[in-house]
Amino acid sequence: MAAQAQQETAVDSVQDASHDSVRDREISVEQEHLDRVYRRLEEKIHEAQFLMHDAAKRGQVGTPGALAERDAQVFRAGVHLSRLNNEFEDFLFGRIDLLPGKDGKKGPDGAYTAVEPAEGAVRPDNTADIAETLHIGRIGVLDEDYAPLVIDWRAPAAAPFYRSTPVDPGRVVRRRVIRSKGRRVLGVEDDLMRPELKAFLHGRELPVIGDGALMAALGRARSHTMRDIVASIQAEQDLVIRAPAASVTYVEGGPGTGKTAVALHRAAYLLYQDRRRYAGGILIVSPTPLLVAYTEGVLPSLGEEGQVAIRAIGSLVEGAEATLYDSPSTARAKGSSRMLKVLRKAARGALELNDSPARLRVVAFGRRLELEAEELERIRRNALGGTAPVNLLRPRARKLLLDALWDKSGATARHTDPELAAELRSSFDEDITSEDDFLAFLDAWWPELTPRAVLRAMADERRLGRWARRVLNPGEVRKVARSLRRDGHSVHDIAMLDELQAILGSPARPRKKREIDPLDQLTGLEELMPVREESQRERAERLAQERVEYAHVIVDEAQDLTPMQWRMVGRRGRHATWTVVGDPAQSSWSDPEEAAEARDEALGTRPRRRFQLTVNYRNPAEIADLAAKVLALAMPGSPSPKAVRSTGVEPRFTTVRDSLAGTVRAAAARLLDQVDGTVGVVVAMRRREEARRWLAGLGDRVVALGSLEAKGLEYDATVVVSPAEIADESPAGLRVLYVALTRATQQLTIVSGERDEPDAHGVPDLLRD
Ligand SMILES: Nc1ncnc2c1ncn2[C@@H]1O[C@H](COP(=O)(O)OP(=O)(O)OP(=O)(O)O)[C@@H](O)[C@H]1O
Repeated sequence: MAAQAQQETAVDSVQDASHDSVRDREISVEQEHLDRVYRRLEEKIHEAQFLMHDAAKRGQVGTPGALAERDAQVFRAGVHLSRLNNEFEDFLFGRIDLLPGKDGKKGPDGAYTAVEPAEGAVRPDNTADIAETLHIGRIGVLDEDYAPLVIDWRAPAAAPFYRSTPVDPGRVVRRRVIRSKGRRVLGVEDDLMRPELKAFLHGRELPVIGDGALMAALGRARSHTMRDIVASIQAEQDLVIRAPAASVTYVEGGPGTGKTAVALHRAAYLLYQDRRRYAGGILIVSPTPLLVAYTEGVLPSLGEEGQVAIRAIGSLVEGAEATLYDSPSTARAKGSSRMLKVLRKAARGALELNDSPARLRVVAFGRRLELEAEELERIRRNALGGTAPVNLLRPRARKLLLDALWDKSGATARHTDPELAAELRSSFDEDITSEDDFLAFLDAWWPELTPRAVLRAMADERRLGRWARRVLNPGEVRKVARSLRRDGHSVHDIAMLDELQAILGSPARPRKKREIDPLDQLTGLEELMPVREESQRERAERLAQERVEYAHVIVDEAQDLTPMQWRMVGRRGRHATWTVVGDPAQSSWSDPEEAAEARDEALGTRPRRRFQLTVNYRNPAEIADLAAKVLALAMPGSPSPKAVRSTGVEPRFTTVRDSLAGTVRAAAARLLDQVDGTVGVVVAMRRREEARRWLAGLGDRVVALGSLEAKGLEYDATVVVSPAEIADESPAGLRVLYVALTRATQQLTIVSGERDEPDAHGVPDLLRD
């Protein structure tokens, strides 16, 4: 028996050794290719440097077309250079081995265009020859004969790398993911798209290494920043990423289906596909600054910097930043479309608040003229008629004042000749408007209002009560007014500020210069320097400040936008195409129907293309199954996405022993021991400060989060503290709990609190069948 075991071990190790040598050989094959790519890039860089020198020597000689072409070459070579100098971890990451194509034609990037294999590509004995091998990378590189050495992942020829599946393989026989760092290939992982086939490349059977790239990527430890998924985008995701940008692309999918990842890759794809069109900028709206920080490295890793502004919903208004939270009931009042009516009233009402003089006294044509309070009131009401922006009505109000004074002056009757009368009137107006007293009166009586001033005015409960009569109930008025007395703003205040800006309007001021697309202004490699020196964040900041509207708007976690927030985001994309990604089951907004109405208004009548993502790449089945129980309570009948892997590790249930703090700390410490990456501790919003203290000293792999802050984030392991407390915190509490339960990629511990009713195994009532 022992001898047989020994023999088997020996056979295994021989197989392992031979497997290892195949692996090594395959790695060296890819290494050779990568070396060739780098040699070619170095040549291009030398060429670029030569071109630059030459161009400088010759000055502006040549036809405009030739000069433009030279500049474009220099620019592209420079882009390659600066990207390569950035040392992408895996510049070259993929390869596909293809059967001959049906039509045998090559596309503009040198790759065959046909998706389907040619007749007879597979012989009756299920053998075939590989006709073509394509390497896929973050940017495209051609050899000296213009044959592709690397194809840009966004090029049409790269699509089969993502689209091919064993069910619908097209021409792809083997898909390989290549792992490299700098100039060294570290490993390869293969997926066979046609496992039934014996395929030959240069007369040798195609070897297959590893268990597939997706599983390798999913199993990796998580850090505090998101990674791109460019090497393992799945077919259903690729359809969304490459969907034509006409009108609205609408994507729904459960937790972990890759919505955020897909949205970010789509931004990179759109820029690649039509850079000029998107020179108008792409705005990505994210629910929290935490999610912005988590995702903002993805686009630079895909070779895209600038042009894309990733902003939290609380940072969309220049000069204001959301730092405070509102209670669920206050948030409901502030975010609802009812608030629009209140703001319209407040903007007009705020005009009366200044200490404007009760009467206007001026001297014109040597006579004293006066308008009394009542007349002034009537004029103001008159001027405010309609819905035009309040700040833009000042000239109208001024004109009405002058009309009233003119009537009082009795000068109307003096001249019947219309020309003379007009002349007289104009000198009358001039007389008055040059008077300092009149100007001072106008400033006090019709000041230029700022959104902040109106919001401050709304902090007075009695006043707000007047403006919100029959719109908000007295309880809501009290809460909203009280919340506006705090120092700072909440996300809901930011949307109110933006709405007020639209209601008030800005009097015309000189415009800032438009953003310039570097491709429009090529003069040589020097042009790249300013582009490169500005970081993604700085550029995004600048774009956000300069831009009011964008060419494409991507809304992440769209289910969470309130009606007022939809209005704010809608104003930034009035002429844009849109990508909207979300999951109704994760909505923390109490009235999803009202929000859907506002969303439809923001998106207008543009046609929509809908996509559904169905596979959960984040949670193992053990965690997804537990979360599905809450989904069934939160949204009965709603399908939960299918988990793509299972770890065999069931969620753990713990009840409080000595103290909640001690129990949570112990659970977090235990998980820190068990996983290599991050641990998130999710608590009800009101506990987030104390939870930070519970974890003090455990290191920076662990973070405490309020339930609403956990949106979109993920950790290797999570501790969810008191499901009932999270669920009871707001009308959308069960959906918020569903979000909390779906953040972990490996392990989940549930700690029951006072409000939970755990059974003998510690499973709280909300998580039982
Ligand atoms: N094709 C893929 N290859 C590798 N990893 C993937 C793939 N698709 C998604 N993932 C990973 O799955 C995780 C979840 O992705 P993402 O955060 O985009 O999902 P989501 O749908 O936005 O989730 P949620 O709705 O919970 O915020 C991420 O770690 C992402 O990198």
